[in-house]
Amino acid sequence: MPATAALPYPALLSSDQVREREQALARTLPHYSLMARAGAATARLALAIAPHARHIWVVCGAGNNGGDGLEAAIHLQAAGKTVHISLQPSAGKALPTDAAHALQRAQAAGVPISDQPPAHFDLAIDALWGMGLRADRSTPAEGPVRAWLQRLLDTDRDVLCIDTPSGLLADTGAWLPWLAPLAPQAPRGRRVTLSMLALKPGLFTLQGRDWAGEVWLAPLLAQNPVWRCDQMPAAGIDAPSGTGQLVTQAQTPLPTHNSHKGLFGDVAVIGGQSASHDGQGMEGAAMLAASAALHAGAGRVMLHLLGSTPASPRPAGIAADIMLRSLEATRALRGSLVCGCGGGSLVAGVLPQVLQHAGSLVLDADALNALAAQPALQQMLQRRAAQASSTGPTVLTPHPLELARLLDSSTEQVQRDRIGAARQAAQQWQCLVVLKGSGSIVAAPDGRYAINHSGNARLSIGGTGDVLAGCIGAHLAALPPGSSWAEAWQPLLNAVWLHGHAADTWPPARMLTASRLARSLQRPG
Ligand SMILES: NC(=O)C1=CN([C@@H]2O[C@H](COP(=O)(O)OP(=O)(O)OC[C@H]3O[C@@H](n4cnc5c(N)ncnc54)[C@H](O)[C@@H]3O)[C@@H](O)[C@H]2O)[C@@H](O)CC1
Ligand SMILES: Nc1ncnc2c1ncn2[C@@H]1O[C@H](COP(=O)(O)OP(=O)(O)O)[C@@H](O)[C@H]1O
Repeated sequence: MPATAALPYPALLSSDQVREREQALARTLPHYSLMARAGAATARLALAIAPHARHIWVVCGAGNNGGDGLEAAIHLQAAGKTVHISLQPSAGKALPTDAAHALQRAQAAGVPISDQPPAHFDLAIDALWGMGLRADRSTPAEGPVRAWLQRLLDTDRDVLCIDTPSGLLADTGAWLPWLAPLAPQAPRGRRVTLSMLALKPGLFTLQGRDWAGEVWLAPLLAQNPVWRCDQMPAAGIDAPSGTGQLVTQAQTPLPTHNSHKGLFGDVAVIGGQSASHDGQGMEGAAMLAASAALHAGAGRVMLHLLGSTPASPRPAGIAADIMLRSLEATRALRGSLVCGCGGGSLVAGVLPQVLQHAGSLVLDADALNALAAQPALQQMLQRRAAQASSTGPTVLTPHPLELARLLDSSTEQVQRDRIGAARQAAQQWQCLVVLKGSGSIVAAPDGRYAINHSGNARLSIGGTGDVLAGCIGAHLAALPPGSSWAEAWQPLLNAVWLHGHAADTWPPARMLTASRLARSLQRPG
């Protein structure tokens, strides 16, 4: 396996894939090289992120993650820091060979090792458990290890995690079950994680975003560079097939000068059940999606409010650029269709037609709930996928509860393995799936997946999902009729990333609302 190869994006490797990579690399290198590089890279990053830290607490486990910590401790002491190691007892088992070697080196260098953590530290290095953490061996830690873990979770000091925050599962971003209740909602201090060899998906979704904090990669190459995950060079590490992708930017071609509105495609939004139907007006959701489509670059935007008639008054607040249209008129459109935002109970009635005739299709909110409730609609969705060359790609945009309904599962189960759940749905329905939340997962029918790196908790308010649906509609609108899901993949990633990016670049003093978010979206390119 070559040490480097051009990669258009930062790859995400499962723990099994990382282990294969480690073994392949280790076979080509002298003994102890990888741990020596891991420890040196950790020490270098520690000095860079906390240059003024004087007292450093290094918490080491009884595996190779601990070995990396021991090696880092040696470098930090040599750099003039006061270093204090706490080492997990190995419960009668021998340490792995490299970790045992690291321990000998630390002892020879005279780095103090004790069960008692220091009374004070400026920086902690979390080297307790990394990728070797097994979810199926979930017995609560006891004694000093439990106390160290709790201190790492509660501290307001900087924490540099080697490979993963201890207790966080590298493949899912979930805590070990017994640890979950002990972890505060969010860390009190700054967290930085240095991922070894490759980026792991669990650092970027569910609990990963908060607890891994700023993620860096040490690919453990000869020059031993470290890269921040959103600033990786184009030539990164080689990636086996079936790897995930971290989306850290949009990849959009520049629009040609000789453009016209027809090039950008049309978006029709169907949803927003009117209050006259059952007293519950939900027009706002569809209006948000339409506004997002408009601002994200659709050539023209049409809106059909469910339950409305040509005689219905135009609801206040709909931008003049948006055309109110009958359901039939939306059928004539060449572009994409966004269906379900605020769709209420009426959306189920229009779905058969929509599934049959729409080109690129985005199904959100009540459209997903209707699908989950009606097997006949699910069969139509499957038929649509089989005939995609005469229609177009379908994108489902569930939040965890909507996906749980679709999979006949529970929110907890979906969240326990967000990537697995999104991939399962993509495969089952032969659709593209965007599982929303902290670290949205985008999955395709062939098993590929991506995690979006943009976005933040300011998006956790009503209506931002409607904005996302409209934004995706705009990005898919220019696809030719009959496009495959593979052709929709990159425009979809762009839409998801730009939606989050709008929140990341939001002026701090200005309240983010869904309607403002929709208006802040920009045409790609
Ligand atoms: N695998 C790699 O790619 C490389 C590994 N390195 C380091 O080695 C680490 C992997 O090393 P290991 O495979 O030895 O694993 P770890 O050191 O991550 O974990 C092994 C330790 O965790 C304990 N453990 C596992 N599951 C547990 C659970 N549920 N509750 C409590 N204790 C549990 C084990 O008993 C063992 O003591 C990586 O995270 C990285 O830091 C680096 O040295 C360089 C290359
Ligand atoms: N903590 C977070 N970090 C990143 N994105 C988030 C976070 N919370 C919510 N979002 C995003 O905000 C949007 C919310 O969508 P959704 O739950 O459907 O809301 P609504 O139905 O009210 O529009 C999604 O795009 C989701 O990914």
